[in-house]
Amino acid sequence: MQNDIQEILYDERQIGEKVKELGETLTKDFSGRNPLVICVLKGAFIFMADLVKEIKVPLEIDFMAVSSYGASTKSSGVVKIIKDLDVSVEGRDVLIVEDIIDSGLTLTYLIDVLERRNAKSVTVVTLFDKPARRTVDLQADYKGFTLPDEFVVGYGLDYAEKYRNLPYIGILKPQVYEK
Ligand SMILES: O=P(O)(O)OC[C@H]1O[C@H](OP(=O)(O)OP(=O)(O)O)[C@H](O)[C@@H]1O
Ligand code: HPA
Ligand SMILES: [Mg+2]
Repeated sequence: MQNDIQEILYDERQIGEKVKELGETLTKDFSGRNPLVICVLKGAFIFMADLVKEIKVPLEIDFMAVSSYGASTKSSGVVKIIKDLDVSVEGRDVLIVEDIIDSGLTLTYLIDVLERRNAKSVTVVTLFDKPARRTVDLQADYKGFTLPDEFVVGYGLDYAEKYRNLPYIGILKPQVYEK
């Protein structure tokens, strides 16, 4: 698995420090509120688990699974809801937890869905951002690291469902997908 990685961009320690920092900021900004924290599965599962431990306000969590990449390094352009939320977002301060914003299509779609369901507010935190790939005008409210225009894996992110369990984020060797 490690042999398929061209370069490690951020290691476990660097990610851990960033997650802590984001948690501290969110703790301040959400004080006095009771956010519904939504994990965008599958990619955000590790970030979500680490981040909520650092947000020291009462909160609730829920999960939504969406997919648009499948076994490709490019978005299909069609965002599918695989699993919907269990609870209503009506009147709630929602915090969406994403692993990466690439084209921006997934989040544009999700924000629209949650606003149409009458969330009181929708805030986005992403650990990784790849602004060079954006096809729609979208920015996260909070972000961890800005990445170069490369396909990355690890810390929850996959290629064809593999590499999610790597503890770091790294560039996948193009030979792996250019077959
Ligand atoms: O900004 P975008 O171009 O839409 O890309 C970002 C989205 O793509 C990935 O999900 P994917 O569809 O691969 O599903 P997964 O989380 O199950 O891997 C990633 O986890 C984000 O949710
Ligand atoms: N890696 C893994 N999944 C992704 C990426 C990426 O670079 N961009 C969007 N989904
Ligand atoms: Mg994926």
